[in-house]
Amino acid sequence: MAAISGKIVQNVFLSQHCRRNRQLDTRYPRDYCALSMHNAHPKQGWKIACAGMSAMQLHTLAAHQINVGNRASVRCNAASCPSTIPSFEKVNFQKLQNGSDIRGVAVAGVEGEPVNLTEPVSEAIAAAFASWLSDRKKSVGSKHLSVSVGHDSRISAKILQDAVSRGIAGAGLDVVQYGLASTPAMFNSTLTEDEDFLCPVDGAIMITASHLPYNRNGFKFFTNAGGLGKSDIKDILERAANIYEGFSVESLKKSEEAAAASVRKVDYMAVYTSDLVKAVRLAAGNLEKPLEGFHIVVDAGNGAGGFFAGKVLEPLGAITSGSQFLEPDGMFPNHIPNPEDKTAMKAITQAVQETKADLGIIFDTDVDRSAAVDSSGREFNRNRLIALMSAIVLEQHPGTTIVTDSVTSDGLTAFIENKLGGKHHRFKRGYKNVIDEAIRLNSVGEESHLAIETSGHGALKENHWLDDGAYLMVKLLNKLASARTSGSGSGSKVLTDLVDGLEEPAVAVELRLKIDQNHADLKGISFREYGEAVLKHLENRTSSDPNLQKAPVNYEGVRVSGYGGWFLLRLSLHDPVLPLNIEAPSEEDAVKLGLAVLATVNEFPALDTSAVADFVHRS
Ligand SMILES: O=P(O)(O)OC[C@H]1O[C@H](O)[C@H](O)[C@@H](O)[C@@H]1O
Repeated sequence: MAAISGKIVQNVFLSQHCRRNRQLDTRYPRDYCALSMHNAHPKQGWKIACAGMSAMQLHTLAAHQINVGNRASVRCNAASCPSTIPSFEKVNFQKLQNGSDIRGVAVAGVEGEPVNLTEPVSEAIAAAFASWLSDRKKSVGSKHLSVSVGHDSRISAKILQDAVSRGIAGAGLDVVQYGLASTPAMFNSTLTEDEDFLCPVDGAIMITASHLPYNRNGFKFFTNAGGLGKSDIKDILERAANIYEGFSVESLKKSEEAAAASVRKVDYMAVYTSDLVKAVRLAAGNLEKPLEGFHIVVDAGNGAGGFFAGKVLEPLGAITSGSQFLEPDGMFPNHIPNPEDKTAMKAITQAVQETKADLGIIFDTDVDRSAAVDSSGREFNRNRLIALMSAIVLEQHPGTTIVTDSVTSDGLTAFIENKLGGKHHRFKRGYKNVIDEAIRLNSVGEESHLAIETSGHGALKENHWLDDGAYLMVKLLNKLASARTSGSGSGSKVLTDLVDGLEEPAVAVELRLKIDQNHADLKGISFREYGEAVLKHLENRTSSDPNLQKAPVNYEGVRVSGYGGWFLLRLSLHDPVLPLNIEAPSEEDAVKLGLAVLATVNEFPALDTSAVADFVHRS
């Protein structure tokens, strides 16, 4: 395709979005224009998302300017500016698959990360989802289908929202835009029965790249049966590639017109948040303000979760002063919105301690993950959050099976099985994997009510297996409220007491070993096959070491016990990486486990083993 200089497109982009945001966007603290100035700061080296824009987009942008009467001019100051309509750049759609999500680079400016989630690519993907959905719903009846579209706080959100809306409308489906939303709310919109809010919708798209850096973005898709799986995403990307091939100026113009005629906007987050409020009130015996007097601080990390303070906690009577980073800001200037991240957890812990709050709550960017902090500053994330949620769920459902990801600790198993009387089913990494496994267990007669990951993803049977960080926190709030009502406790100590007896290792680390995909040692095989070979070799090696015992039941990678602790080496779900988790009662024991792994992985030259080497030598 004829490349267009980023400079020209930048002119168009900036002129459009500075104007557009001034007119329409009141929800963001800074508009794109301000962001572009902000980000032009040399420290960040940020450039606007234009490098990936094709000349076709420039054409449509220019056309759009004429339509809306924008006076800003489109200057053609590059020798390569085409006079004819060019074709689109070739795109490898399958590369955008990230397990059961789609993820890509939407903003240019980061070295080595070219934009691959452009507007036309997004439009094609949305049209492909519409086609996939129409095929699925054919058997159900002839009702006109509708799709809800929401997004997190990323700087590319609005542009992609519009592209996605064009894709859906162009395919003949109705589009309902929610604006800033959470991922679980999007799924919920396929279940809500409320005509005033145009619900239930037949499908939902969340525009998010979760906790990834500001330049990324992506899509998650839902129907009332839950989130789409890997094979559905593969199917959608195949359809998208074909749709993209067939794009023409006329078809793009048509979809733009269809979107202009059919897009509707509703404040669905009002419905979702009032459902959360109702859930806490109900659990507290229909008390209007069951959290009256509790001081709870929220850290939304400038993602989409800021609503939780004003729209959930305050109506329930809680004081939320000292809450932080509630305003959406897609540059994430304070910390990464990720409850697994140490800096993020430090920030919420500090806020709890400084304000002497009863509880702290933190979310990831799109609110499908969460963690908490008690009044003493003790973190409820990773294994401790799972222990806490297990205690709450097992009180309601004695003996039930708790499904978790593969990197959970031995201490957690002992806690769930010996202290709580439940069953711990340690499965694979990946929120979709644990949820699907819990659903499968129920279908074969093994009762399970909770599927949860150390990452902070968690879903309950009572909540339609909806992967919802906010709902996990609602369960904690219910516990706080009911303990006070019953007189069994009046602060977050009631939560702290629930995890009493959970054994925690002195050392717990995750080291990530990269596979160099271009290394000659791969000899033409994929990084996955190479990773599998490493794992096989490690398994053989450890089986002949009398100090190490292979885990009797294991669903992912190589998990081995020894020296009072354990390690797990597995393939990352998405990246050319082998994550290594080690937990041990002392540094010395952790180093012994690290050395056992290092001896094997060092035999694979394409593997970057420096993280393990550093760990064993530093400790
Ligand atoms: O396999 P990894 O690279 O550690 O990534 C695993 C993680 O990937 C994504 O972030 C998923 O949303 C998580 O559910 C999963 O735990």
